[in-house]
Amino acid sequence: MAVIRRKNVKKGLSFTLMSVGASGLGKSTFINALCESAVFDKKDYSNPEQAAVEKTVEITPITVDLEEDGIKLSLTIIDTPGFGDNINNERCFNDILNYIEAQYDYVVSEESRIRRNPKYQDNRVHACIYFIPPTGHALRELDIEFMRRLGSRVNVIPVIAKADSLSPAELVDFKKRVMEDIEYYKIPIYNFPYDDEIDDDETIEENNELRALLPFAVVGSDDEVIINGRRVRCRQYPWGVVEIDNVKHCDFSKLRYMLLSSHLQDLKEITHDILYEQYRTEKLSREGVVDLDSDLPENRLKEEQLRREEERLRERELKVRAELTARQNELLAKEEALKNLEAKLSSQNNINN
Ligand SMILES: Nc1nc2c(ncn2[C@@H]2O[C@H](COP(=O)(O)OP(=O)(O)OP(=O)(O)O)[C@@H](O)[C@H]2O)c(=O)[nH]1
Repeated sequence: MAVIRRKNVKKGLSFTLMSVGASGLGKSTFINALCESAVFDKKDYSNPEQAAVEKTVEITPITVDLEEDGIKLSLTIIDTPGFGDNINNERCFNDILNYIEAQYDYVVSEESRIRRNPKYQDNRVHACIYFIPPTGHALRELDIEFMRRLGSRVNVIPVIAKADSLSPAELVDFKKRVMEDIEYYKIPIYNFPYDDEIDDDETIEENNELRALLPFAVVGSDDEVIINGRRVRCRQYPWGVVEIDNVKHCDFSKLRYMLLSSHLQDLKEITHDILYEQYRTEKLSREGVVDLDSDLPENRLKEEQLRREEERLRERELKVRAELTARQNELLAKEEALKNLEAKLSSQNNINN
């Protein structure tokens, strides 16, 4: 994970976040809590007809200026239409994917221009919060399909929506089952990657801690109350209050911090270095463009040969090490047997004398 670079601090940072999930799961409420302001108006669900009309129906980017730890951040939020009400969600899914790919297309075409457009703006989506309904069972087919297809284009961060609907024990079980499904169906999510050899211990520990929280359990609210003189965003129930920033109540504050501060740069780098590069390669090869440097068949062959040679050497090393250990153990056993024999002989000599 990269630390926010100094040179970017003065200029301020930009980050683009998308929220995806079924209708009514609290996506707009989550965004309002993330930005600590009413980015999206509170919808009126009291009238069923009105509720149907007021749903988010199109992909709408909104930019909000924030300040995190003294650093200016221009956060673009992309709220997507809630799905799940439709019998066929294919169109809604294609709209979301087309939006993500259109931003990549724009960068591909800008990179190939001789004269750069001074007004060029990079609108690539750096992270996508995927809202999982709090069913308490396992992932639904729809969630598996959506996350799997989105994951090859964007950093997908799965969250359990409306986590206050589950008891602590149910939440632990549900998180476990969701992660089992993610692993089983090989869903490519952002799982806080690190490199043992490059990253320091602190980064590795932090990433492991965040990985253990996946999928993040979030609670959202537009309401604030004063608790012990502090203004707190929370959900109030007859039996108590769920504070959305309280780590004992949900993972919202940890998710917010990683998104807007600690992992912001890493998410941007993965978007540019891996996801965009992959898209660009696929697009250019579809269009019949050949990369003269790295994509030549003989280069790929050499790389493959080197990889196999390395693997062969690694296997050989492991084998030699295993043989050495076995011989050492044999030697130790023989020494032990010799010692026992000597002890026996000397005690027999003592008796004879
Ligand atoms: N219990 C509970 N309710 C929530 C939570 N977050 C939001 N809600 C409520 O759920 C309802 C829907 O929230 P929205 O934020 O409008 O949901 P949405 O996903 O943006 O909905 P669409 O625009 O239809 O896609 C509102 O009444 C919210 O107050 C939560 O964490 N827990």
